[in-house]
Amino acid sequence: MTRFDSRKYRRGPVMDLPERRWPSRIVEQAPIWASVDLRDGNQALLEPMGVAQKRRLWALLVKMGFKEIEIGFPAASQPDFDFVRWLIEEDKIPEDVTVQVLVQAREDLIRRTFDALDGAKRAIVHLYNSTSPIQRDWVFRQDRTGVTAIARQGAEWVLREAQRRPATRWTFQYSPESFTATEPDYAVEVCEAVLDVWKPTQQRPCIVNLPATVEVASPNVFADQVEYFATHISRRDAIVLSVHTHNDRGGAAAAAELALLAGADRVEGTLLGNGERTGNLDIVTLAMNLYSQGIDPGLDLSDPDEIVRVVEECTGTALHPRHPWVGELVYTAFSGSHQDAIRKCLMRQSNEEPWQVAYLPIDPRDLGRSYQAVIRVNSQSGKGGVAFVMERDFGLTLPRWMQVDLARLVQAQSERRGGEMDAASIHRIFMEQFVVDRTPVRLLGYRLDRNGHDVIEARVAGPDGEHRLRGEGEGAMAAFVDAWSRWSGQPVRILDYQEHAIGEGTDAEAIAYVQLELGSQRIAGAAIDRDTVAASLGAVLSALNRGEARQARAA
Ligand SMILES: CC(=O)SCCNC(=O)CCNC(=O)[C@H](O)C(C)(C)COP(=O)(O)OP(=O)(O)OC[C@H]1O[C@@H](n2cnc3c(N)ncnc32)[C@H](O)[C@@H]1OP(=O)(O)O
Ligand SMILES: CC(C)C(=O)C(=O)O
Ligand SMILES: [Mg+2]
Repeated sequence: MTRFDSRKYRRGPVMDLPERRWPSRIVEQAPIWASVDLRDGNQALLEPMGVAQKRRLWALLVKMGFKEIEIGFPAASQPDFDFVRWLIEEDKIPEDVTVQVLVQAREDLIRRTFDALDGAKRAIVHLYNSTSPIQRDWVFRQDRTGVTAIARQGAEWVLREAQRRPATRWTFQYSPESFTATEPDYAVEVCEAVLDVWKPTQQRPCIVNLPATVEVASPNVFADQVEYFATHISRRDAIVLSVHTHNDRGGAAAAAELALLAGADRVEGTLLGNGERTGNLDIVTLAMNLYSQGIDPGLDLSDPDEIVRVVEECTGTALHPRHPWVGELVYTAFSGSHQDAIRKCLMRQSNEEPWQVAYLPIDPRDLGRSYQAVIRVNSQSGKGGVAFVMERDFGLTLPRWMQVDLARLVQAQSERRGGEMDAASIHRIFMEQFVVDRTPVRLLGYRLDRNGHDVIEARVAGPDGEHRLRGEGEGAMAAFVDAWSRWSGQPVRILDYQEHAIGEGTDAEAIAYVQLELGSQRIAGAAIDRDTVAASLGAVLSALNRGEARQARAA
């Protein structure tokens, strides 16, 4: 075998489940969410959280609406133990929140875990031991019967300690760790042994949590494993079926989603997916997946920037800008065709209708993002993006032909500079190229006689001094173009003209855009003025000046 050689590996588990039902189901409601940030997330950190960071993350989780929160492995470390004591002694656990703690099936650890929970009103004690063949053979050096005995014994210790503290409302949870690599019939068998000890009822259910401790197959296989379990475990109505996925193959969210179809009621995960190796299921992703399908996730995700900030600070891990739903760039389009489609869809999207905008699966404003970030312009962008920026940031609705001209100029500059063109730079190009009243010819004033047929007398300043022009036509612009043609001896034709107010109110300025045919060339210009006629004449003059300049360059 060479160094990079796939023959070193074997296929992961496959399931033969011809009666599977999950593929034809749909998710209709949010699961019970359980955060394991303060335990699984914490145990993955180079530097585990201190009490101050745990308090900060705890406050965020409560604020977001989590009702079940795994707060640590109190028998494993003093900070974990102290954090549990702080929550209980300082009465920090809201009435509708239940804390959860993890422990191995070891008597001393279980005793210490219950010591940590002393005085709690409610708590979930989460017992686990690994069950896969590798772990049975190499970690525990036990066969199936031996590992079942470890689990049963652990369950008995948990029950005994709980019975010693009847004032607390206990919920028991069991995880056959490495479930995805465990034979499905044995996973059922070991859980049955634990449930035989705990004797859950519909009124007092236990949680059975099926972990993809390591993700070893595609999400459909996990769904099969969960459906197999759900349909083979006895007392199904006395258990809350939970899943806990990891992201080794990048499928944690997909696996959890399919597991919901397969019968899971509850999902464990972390905010933004912090966790062992490639991380745990990202609850934000899964919850937003539901939200985007019109399902209330039951968690407050309306301020993702706060979630990102707190998680980054507590875990010391920066979020990727393309992280699903909440990354900095996930609602930003740079490419021309995307920008064009977004702009067109946003123009017709109303608040009353379901959201339907190409390339934007949700309205970014739901997450506190503005449309500011939606379209950003670089050399990959086209006229749609440029037009969007001009409209959004400067209230200028450019006609299509002017979008084309401006986009070409913006792209050329972006290619020269490399990188993004911000809104101010785009606006500067527009003003410099199309609007600024520049030499050689400027409009000094005009007089318009509008008795049916328009007659204009205009004063213009050229390089060789002041000139008086006279012309006539239907409308001020036509009259001015006529005056110019007579004066310069060059035929000019108006191809298109548009104008609109910039902003609102009586003192709002107007912008006029015009496209002219000057000899064999088409040339655009624009002008801004409080007076709409002056704006339109200015736009014509601006176009003419551009045309002259272009002709001079060509000569
Ligand atoms: C998939 C998961 O996330 S599981 C959670 C994992 N999280 C953690 O481990 C974080 C906290 N853990 C710790 O700090 C430590 O492991 C402690 C303090 C709990 C225990 O430390 P130590 O006693 O030094 O033991 P260590 O973890 O090395 O123990 C391994 C022993 O426990 C046994 N063991 C491991 N897991 C379990 C379990 N769930 N139930 C029963 N026995 C177990 C192993 O077989 C091994 O036994 P051996 O000593 O007879 O070979
Ligand atoms: C303890 C268990 C649930 C776990 O974290 C895992 O298997 O990944
Ligand atoms: Mg885990």
